[in-house]
Amino acid sequence: MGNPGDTQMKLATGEGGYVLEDVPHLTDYLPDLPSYPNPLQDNPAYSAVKQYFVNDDDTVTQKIVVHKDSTRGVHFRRAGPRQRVYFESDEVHACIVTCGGLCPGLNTVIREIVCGLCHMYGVKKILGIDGGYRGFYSKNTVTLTPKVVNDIHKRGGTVLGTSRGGHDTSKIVDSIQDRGINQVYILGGDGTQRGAAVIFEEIRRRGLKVAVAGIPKTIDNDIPVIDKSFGFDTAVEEAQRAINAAHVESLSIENGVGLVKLMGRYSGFIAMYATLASRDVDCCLIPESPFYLEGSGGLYEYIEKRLKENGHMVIVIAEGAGQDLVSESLQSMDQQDASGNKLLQDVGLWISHGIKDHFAKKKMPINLKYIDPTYMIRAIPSIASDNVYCTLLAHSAVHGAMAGYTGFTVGPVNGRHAYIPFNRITEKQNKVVITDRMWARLLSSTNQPSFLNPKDIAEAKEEKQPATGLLDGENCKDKKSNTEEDPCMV
Ligand SMILES: Nc1ncnc2c1ncn2[C@@H]1O[C@H](COP(=O)(O)OP(=O)(O)OP(=O)(O)O)[C@@H](O)[C@H]1O
Ligand SMILES: O=P(O)(O)OC[C@H]1O[C@](O)(CO)[C@@H](O)[C@@H]1O
Ligand SMILES: [Mg+2]
Repeated sequence: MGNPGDTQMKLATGEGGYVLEDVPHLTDYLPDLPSYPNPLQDNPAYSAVKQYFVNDDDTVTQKIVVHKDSTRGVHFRRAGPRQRVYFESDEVHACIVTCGGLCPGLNTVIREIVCGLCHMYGVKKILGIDGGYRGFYSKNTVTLTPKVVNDIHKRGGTVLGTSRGGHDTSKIVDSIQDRGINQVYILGGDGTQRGAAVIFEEIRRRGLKVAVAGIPKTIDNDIPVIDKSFGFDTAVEEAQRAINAAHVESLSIENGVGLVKLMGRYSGFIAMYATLASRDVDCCLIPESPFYLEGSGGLYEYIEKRLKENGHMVIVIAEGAGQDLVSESLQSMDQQDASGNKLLQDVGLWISHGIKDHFAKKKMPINLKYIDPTYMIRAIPSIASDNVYCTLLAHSAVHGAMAGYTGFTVGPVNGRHAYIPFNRITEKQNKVVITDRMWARLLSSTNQPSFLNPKDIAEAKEEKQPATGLLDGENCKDKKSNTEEDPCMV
């Protein structure tokens, strides 16, 4: 598998420390490509829009909290329709592929790429690749038209199917070339975007007129730079149903403990936001915040205290929380899925047994109900706000590809859609920063212990990480160096 981090960045600088981290354009390696007027200018729905076309020089700033003496900093190219396009409508042969885990909204993005291409640009030839990247060389394709995709946004999952593992870059590009595809829309998480980056590199190496556009997907909301990933709000909303059930169950029995496990392999955003939204949760455990079970200040002591005070409690645990404790106690071997992602032990079951055993030994009867809605929060159709967001993502990708941009991913940066180089979203991973105000808000809403001693707090502050628009502080963890950037606090 490739290493897109090696790709050379396309940088431009300006006055006052202005930096544009630009995305490639087909004309970078095909300088004689002809351009055409954008057909949108004759489209009755769009022709009335004032200043519909984006100025080619428009850029979006990464940092919006500034000081008097701040430099202008990093910018990305603004997404949107351009005056001139580099494809004629009847020349376009597009394909769409979905990879990695499911996420609410995948079908909406597929639908809106198809409808956007067709209704805005008059494109007729669009293929769906079946079953993720490996579908390029081992499976059939489906023809996508507005009629075929008309209702798919009302369904969960992806009508195209998805997979993990299996990325043979040259076979994929051979397939693209053999089928005469010239626009490739790739929906998926960090692994998928790494794959997209190497596909783009191979296409550029072969000098093909093929635009590669990535649409970032992750239910965990751990993709950096962009404000938020699609489907996240839907997942948090659906998680409320599980938390409500846990609350009702725990309320109805003596010493009731409701335990809910939510997704979040390395980042606890779903658990944190679901907890903050619910207000019925007494303890939220996430991968970023280490905890311990026994002794003073530990989880068991807190559970006992809450039960004595209230007679019931609700705990939310992210799947990646406490993995060190689970591995230690089960002495398990590291296992990986087909894409090389670490396979986690079921922390929910493990901690349920731990809590039950602890209170049985103490002869304090408790009633624990464990709810695991893991796949229920991601296998559902997206809510209305995510549907609108998915539409904008799809349209931004279509406008970018039609305008000849390539090797880019798309997403909102401080509320404005931008074209972002692949390596900017694959080199880091967003994490909840436990020294930020959002986590403090959570601690103050649940009243749970922080499980940290002063030494841990000092270390956590040292590790403080950079921001996205979603949270108060900067929260992207640079996997390589943990480098700190300026925090921006509400
Ligand atoms: N380093 C890599 N280089 C090239 N291709 C990759 C790389 N990592 C993953 N891929 C490809 O991307 C696909 C999806 O990757 P993965 O299973 O890690 O899911 P993901 O896109 O990260 O989504 P999720 O949010 O579910 O983790 C894989 O099937 C594989 O083909
Ligand atoms: O069971 P699957 O389909 O591999 O997906 C599970 C993983 O996908 C994610 O949703 C996204 O990476 C994780 O939170 C979770 O661990
Ligand atoms: Mg991933």
